[in-house]
Amino acid sequence: MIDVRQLTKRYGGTVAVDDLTFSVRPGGVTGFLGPNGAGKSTTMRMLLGLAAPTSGEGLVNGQRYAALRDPMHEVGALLDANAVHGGRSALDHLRCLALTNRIGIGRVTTVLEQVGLAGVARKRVKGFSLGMRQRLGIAAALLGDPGVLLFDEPVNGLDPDGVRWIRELLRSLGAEGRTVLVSSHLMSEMELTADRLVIVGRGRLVADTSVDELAERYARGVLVRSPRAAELRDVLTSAGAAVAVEPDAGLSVTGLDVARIGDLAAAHGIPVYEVTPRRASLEEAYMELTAESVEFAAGAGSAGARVGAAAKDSGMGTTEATR
Ligand SMILES: Nc1ncnc2c1ncn2[C@@H]1O[C@H](COP(=O)(O)OP(=O)(O)OP(=O)(O)O)[C@@H](O)[C@H]1O
Repeated sequence: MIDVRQLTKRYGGTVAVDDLTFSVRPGGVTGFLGPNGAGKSTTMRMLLGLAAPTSGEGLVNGQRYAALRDPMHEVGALLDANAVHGGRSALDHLRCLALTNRIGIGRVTTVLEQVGLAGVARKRVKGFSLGMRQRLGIAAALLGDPGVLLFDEPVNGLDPDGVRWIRELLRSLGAEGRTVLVSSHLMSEMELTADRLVIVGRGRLVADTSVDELAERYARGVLVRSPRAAELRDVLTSAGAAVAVEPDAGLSVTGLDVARIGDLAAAHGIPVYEVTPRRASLEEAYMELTAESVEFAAGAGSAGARVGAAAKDSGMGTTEATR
């Protein structure tokens, strides 16, 4: 369980995290989503005792990180895959962590196998690709078999195989009942990985929701096709719907759900070839939700330009992913 309570972090004049409150429960994957500079890494660093909050607190299993008796047994994290001594082998790196954290040495072999590095365990890390380093960082996070896991942008820079591997691993860790928080600035990635979303913009909470609720909230009516479209349009309009005729003669219906549309068509003996609820893409929902912070930031100088550019990046990412 992760509890972030009224957490604030200032760096001089910059408010990196601004009165942020949310909880992450065990089971499933929670995406921690926001444009670059939104405060995700800073929040994670505070949860891990690597940065001191200006005010508020971040708790893991009800305690501040510094108060955890055996931190690696409670929380594992991947923040920076390159933060490993290049001269050491993967095996030595993990053994060293195990020895200094009261973790049975047998776990080293287990996690090396789990992340697919058993075959290169004795190779020096400086020869590792980014993907291999990410795997090693994940092995270190899993070493103490913790119930809480934090991953900061784990798919950044990975090839499609690596991205898929991490996605599946995160989902399986969540399915085992662990608390998994994974940050990203790409909704397209979180859409495939997370069940819940905590969305932040400029350090503030923008949304704390399930993926399904978000899709529901941004539903865009129902597409209906019928060979007697004009008749059906009149029926639906009389029942209180707003109906727009699309260029291909489909009806775009809002104000009635799929069941009611089907019932009305049946009651009037009108054949229907298609009734499809339309969801806005989650990327659209995300862009809408973060638009305020981006717009607000756009006039505010260099920080704003950064946030705006990040939002644009994430849109491009989705376009690629949905093609
Ligand atoms: N050590 C620091 N000193 C000064 N400013 C910092 C420091 N760490 C973060 N910041 C600032 O705090 C804000 C939030 O940064 P943070 O890295 O937490 O965002 P993020 O959402 O993780 O972004 P990204 O996706 O780029 O990693 C940014 O404006 C950043 O420049």
